[in-house]
Amino acid sequence: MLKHSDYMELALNMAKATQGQTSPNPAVGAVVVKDGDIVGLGAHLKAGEGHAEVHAIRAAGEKAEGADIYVTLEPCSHYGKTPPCSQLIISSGIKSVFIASTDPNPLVSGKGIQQLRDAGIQVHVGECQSEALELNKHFFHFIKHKTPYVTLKTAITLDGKTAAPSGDSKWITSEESRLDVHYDRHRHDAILVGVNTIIRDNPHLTTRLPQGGKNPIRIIVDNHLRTPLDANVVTDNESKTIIVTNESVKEEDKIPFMEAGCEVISLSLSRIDLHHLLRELGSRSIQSLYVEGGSAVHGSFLEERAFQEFIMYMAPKLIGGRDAFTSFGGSGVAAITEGLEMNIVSIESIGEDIKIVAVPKKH
Ligand SMILES: Nc1c(/N=C/[C@H](O)[C@H](O)[C@H](O)COP(=O)(O)O)[nH]c(=O)[nH]c1=O
Repeated sequence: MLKHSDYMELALNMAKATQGQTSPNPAVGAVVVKDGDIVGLGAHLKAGEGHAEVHAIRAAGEKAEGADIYVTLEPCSHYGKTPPCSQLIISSGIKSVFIASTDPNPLVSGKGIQQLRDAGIQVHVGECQSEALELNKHFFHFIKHKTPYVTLKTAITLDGKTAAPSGDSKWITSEESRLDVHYDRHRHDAILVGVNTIIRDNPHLTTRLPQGGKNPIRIIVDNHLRTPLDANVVTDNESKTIIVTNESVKEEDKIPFMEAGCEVISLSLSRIDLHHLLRELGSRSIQSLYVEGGSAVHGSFLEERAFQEFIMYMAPKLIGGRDAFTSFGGSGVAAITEGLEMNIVSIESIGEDIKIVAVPKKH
């Protein structure tokens, strides 16, 4: 017989394993327990397919009668692509439900719980809640703001440079760190870089993990359409590429990119308005955006305070260079007191590097 938290951890681990493949739905796991035995397991595997509870209760069969179910997100109560899970739980004879996090959608939040309680089922909310909220932070943010959760990522040397003055940056961080980056590419719906990164690095911006992984949609911020036509992101057909320009770009100049399969959107007259861009991406159900720089782009996201998380990989190298690139460009603040206060939420070592994750302080 395990503790309640052990069963919820198991459900959370199944949900963690599906991160990146369920968007635009959240990652959800469910475990059915009867008299101390695990009799059913399930996770939501793909948008439009069965929810975690459906898989777990189907696996339990008759044993669901009088059992407990542990689920990482409040069971749905509305008829979506599948019948509501709250009804399925009621008809299966389950006697108590443990829920880690309630549904963030104000239209449905609490309704599933109420239906279960009205049917005489015991409902316990909050088991491993913080882990469940962290797991679906992209989804929760998107439901609330209708714009993507933005993660800025940089890779720097011990003396704070992202590239040598020559522009060379291969490689600053270790294989292990760069592999870690690809897990995050898989978990984000879209990836964004500025055109200078395209010109300098000619990246693919694809997810290259040993076991595969989902390629994010590639967003290139390129005011004056300077992306080379032979760039990998234009020619490799590995993933959708959207080039964001300002409205001064002539329509005929967009045609070769559109013929190559790219989408070119013009969002504003001068510098790209990031909040406008994020609303545009949100309208395309892009729930999470991974921004790999460069410094001008990071500088804009910082100035606009338009991000939720900052990941820094620091490598044990010193390269010097007054003119070497750093993580954040832009005009910067005049006084330190105007700087953005952050909370460091984790520090870990990866290979020979360290990885620091920080989030803006909530005031
Ligand atoms: N130079 C480094 C990075 N450089 C990141 C660049 O912005 C660009 O994404 C790279 O060229 C990756 O290309 P591709 O998309 O994998 O083909 N990022 C890192 O994490 N470490 C480094 O050392």
